[in-house]
Amino acid sequence: MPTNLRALAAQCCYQVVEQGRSLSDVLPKAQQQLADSKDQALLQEICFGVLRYLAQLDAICRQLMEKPLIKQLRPLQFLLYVGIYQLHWLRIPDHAAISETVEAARQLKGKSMTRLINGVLRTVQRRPELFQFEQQPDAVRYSHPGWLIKQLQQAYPADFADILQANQLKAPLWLRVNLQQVTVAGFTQALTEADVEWQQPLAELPEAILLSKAQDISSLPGYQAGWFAVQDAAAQFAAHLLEPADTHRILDACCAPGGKTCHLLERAPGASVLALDVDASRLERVHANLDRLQLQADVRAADASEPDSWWDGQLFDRILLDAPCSASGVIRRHPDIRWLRKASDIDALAAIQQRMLRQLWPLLKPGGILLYATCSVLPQENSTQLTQFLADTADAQLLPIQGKSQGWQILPGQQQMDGFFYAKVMKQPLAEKNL
Ligand SMILES: C[S@@+](CC[C@H](N)C(=O)[O-])C[C@H]1O[C@@H](n2cnc3c(N)ncnc32)[C@H](O)[C@@H]1O
Repeated sequence: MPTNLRALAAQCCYQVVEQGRSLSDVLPKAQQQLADSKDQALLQEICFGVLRYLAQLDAICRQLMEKPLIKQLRPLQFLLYVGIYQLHWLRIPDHAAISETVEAARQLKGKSMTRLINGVLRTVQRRPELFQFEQQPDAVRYSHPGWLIKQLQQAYPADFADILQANQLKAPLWLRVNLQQVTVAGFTQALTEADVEWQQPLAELPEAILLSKAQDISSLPGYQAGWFAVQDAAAQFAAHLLEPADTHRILDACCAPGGKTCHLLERAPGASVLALDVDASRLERVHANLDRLQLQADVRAADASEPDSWWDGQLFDRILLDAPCSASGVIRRHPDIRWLRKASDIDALAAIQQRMLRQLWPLLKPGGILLYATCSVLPQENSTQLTQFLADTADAQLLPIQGKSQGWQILPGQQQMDGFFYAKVMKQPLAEKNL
């Protein structure tokens, strides 16, 4: 791997787009090669930016080059995107952006391409009109794949452009106060004393604190003592909607990295929580979060859709099914998602989600609540799932959330939150069922 920051950025983006690897997999490895934390942050900023504006960067290159670079030189194509992104979107002096990018080409074994790269970047510098995208096809204008734009347009004819634009913005930093360790007033006072600007914008989520600026969270007051966790406000609704109590036996069927497991325990520390995830490697983070926040759960690697392999036969009062999904509601946090997902993935995910709902339903006590959650904005993963499930599950009753009777869809950017979907389903109590 190269050690030049621009070369690393080009490699990371190339690995995401051309090799289908997740940015959260490749970026930390690349960051480890940079000693300075400012460089690590800049690398992230460039990778996020290139993946956000990929279709626009590509459209510019198409105008300036006769044809894209051949397969062996593809990382250099991404280096061009890195260079153009810096020139237009970052406050790095043009001469530095260009010379660093040309130097990066040498590291990527593209010495013969340095003239071309230099030429393209200097042309971009002189032609600001290249960044006018309003008249371009939607896939370029919004920098999302066509299939996703089409699905969003069908689902949200009036709002789809707002959703696509919200996906292009940087996500804010939300914290969740751990009420087992500190009060909201105590934590926010400590933030103020540390000169950290904060807001508490959602009356229904008093422990959700929005910071005005991105921060190194490990340097915030009370990090080691477990006073808070990072969690988007949309995700913080889960532990409220599920109404956990100390007496409850709760199943968190897809728990990793443990954000909602911890929040459930913060709200009901006496509850007995079984937290499953099929990916054993992701459970390390669940344990780490529970330890830091000083909480306890029974954490196990298991396939939630196959209860025969892990269930002890005792019914649960509450089930959280935070299902694997397209993550189309959190594109602003993970700009690579739009390029990694394919239209065909949605059918496969929907089948898994439906199977999980049906397999877990018998494990719920009569009178108990199952909360179905996804960080998706696609109806196929959300309202359609519920409609199918309710159609042939006689003892399932959908409870309204925030006045919505068909599940609650939060759109990205709404009240500064991620896109999320919740449906709260109650199993009819036995007495009513027998009437
Ligand atoms: C949306 S994430 C869960 C986020 C988590 N609830 C939180 O708040 O931190 C979905 C999780 O489902 C897990 N998963 C996927 N298929 C599963 C299955 N069949 N059984 C259990 N977990 C599964 C994935 O490994 C992933 O960690």
